[in-house]
Amino acid sequence: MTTLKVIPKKLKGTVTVPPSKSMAHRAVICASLADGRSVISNIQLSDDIKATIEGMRAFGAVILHDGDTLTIDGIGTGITRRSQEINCNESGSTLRFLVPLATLFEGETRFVGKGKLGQRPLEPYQEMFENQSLRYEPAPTELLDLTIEGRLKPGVYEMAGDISSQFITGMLLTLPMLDGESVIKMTTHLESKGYIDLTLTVLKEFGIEINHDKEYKFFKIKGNQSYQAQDYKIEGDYSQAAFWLSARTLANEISVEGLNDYSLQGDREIVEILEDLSQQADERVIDGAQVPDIIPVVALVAALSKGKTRLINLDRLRIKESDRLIATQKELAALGARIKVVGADLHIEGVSILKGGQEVWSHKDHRMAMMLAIASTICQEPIIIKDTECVKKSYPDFWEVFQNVGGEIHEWNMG
Ligand SMILES: O=C(O)C1=C[C@@H](OP(=O)(O)O)[C@@H](O)[C@H](O)C1
Ligand SMILES: C=C(OP(=O)(O)O)C(=O)O
Repeated sequence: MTTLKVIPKKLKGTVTVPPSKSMAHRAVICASLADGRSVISNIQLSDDIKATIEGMRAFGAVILHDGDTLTIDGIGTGITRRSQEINCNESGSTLRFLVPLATLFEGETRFVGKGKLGQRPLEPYQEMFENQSLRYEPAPTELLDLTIEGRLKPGVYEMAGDISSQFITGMLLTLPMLDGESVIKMTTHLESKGYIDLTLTVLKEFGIEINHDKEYKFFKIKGNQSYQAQDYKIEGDYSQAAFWLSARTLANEISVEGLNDYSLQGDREIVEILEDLSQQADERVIDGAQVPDIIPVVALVAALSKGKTRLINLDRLRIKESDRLIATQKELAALGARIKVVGADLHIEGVSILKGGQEVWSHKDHRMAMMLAIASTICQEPIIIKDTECVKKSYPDFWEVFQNVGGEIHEWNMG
């Protein structure tokens, strides 16, 4: 466990944002399933991306890493690989994308992981496996340990869209490889829709065709499709840019490079949200249903914006790496913000400065750790952040970049 003392400092400089984790997961998977060689550039080996790479290697892809590039010799259609174990670490995306994909292979697949991953929902898959009488065996432990076996059949899949869009992505990646047409029918409205857009664009790049209606109520997926090898450059990550863009809104002189202005990433909404928070208003409402990952840092900016802000529809924040609804409220309140949880919403009343001078906790959640680092820049007194190494999940050099733009951190011995 690493604890850092962070001295309040104004940040100044240019940050080149890391590559999009969401797009990297998808590109690595698509390239690994293709026939032939793909080169994926602008890759950063966060723990989550490492887990997906290891998973696809276990399925038989040959993946070589050199600098920020991966050369991937895909598995293609001759898929016959036998039993494997995949360590998802703490990556929900890896787990939920690779569970249905594993059914394309012979033999059993055991998924293991750490942290809260074993407690995050998987029921939609459990139900699906049970309906098709496939093996689905979770070990009786809090940590993820799930063994599955059997082949999913093409057909009609009824799926909820308000638990996690990652289940829909997992199925969109898998169903094209089955030997018949499938349909996904949504049984609820779709949340985190932007992530489905990312899946559909990356699938298209790799030659996979999916038809859907305008409202994303159903997806029609032809079977017997094959992934085409592709050279693909990962674009900058708006979810990570959100920390630096928020730092700028909080009067740090930060400029951000490496973003695609036309990106389909849902978290591009951070740009509009920050504009909204910079305007004078007595009361504003921001809906978090489509953009759960940026909410902790949005809450920070709201806590320092004049007037009242209600962040609404945050139920799914509870099932991330930590309960981000409670964690955000608790840690920001400790620093001096006026923030409370009301049902699945956060009610925030702006203050002009945070007092700091407190020990706070990342809850072992990378997005909480990074939000607290940015919070320190607006505190009157140093803060102590516990469990800071969790940034490795998505942004391994975050603390280095933080120091490069003037952040001052010291390792802290809790004694
Ligand atoms: O598909 C993806 O890449 C992701 C989907 C989102 O999850 P939900 O769909 O569960 O909200 C998001 O929170 C996660 O960090 C990445
Ligand atoms: C929730 C996240 O990722 P995942 O669901 O892939 O673990 C995240 O990166 O904030």
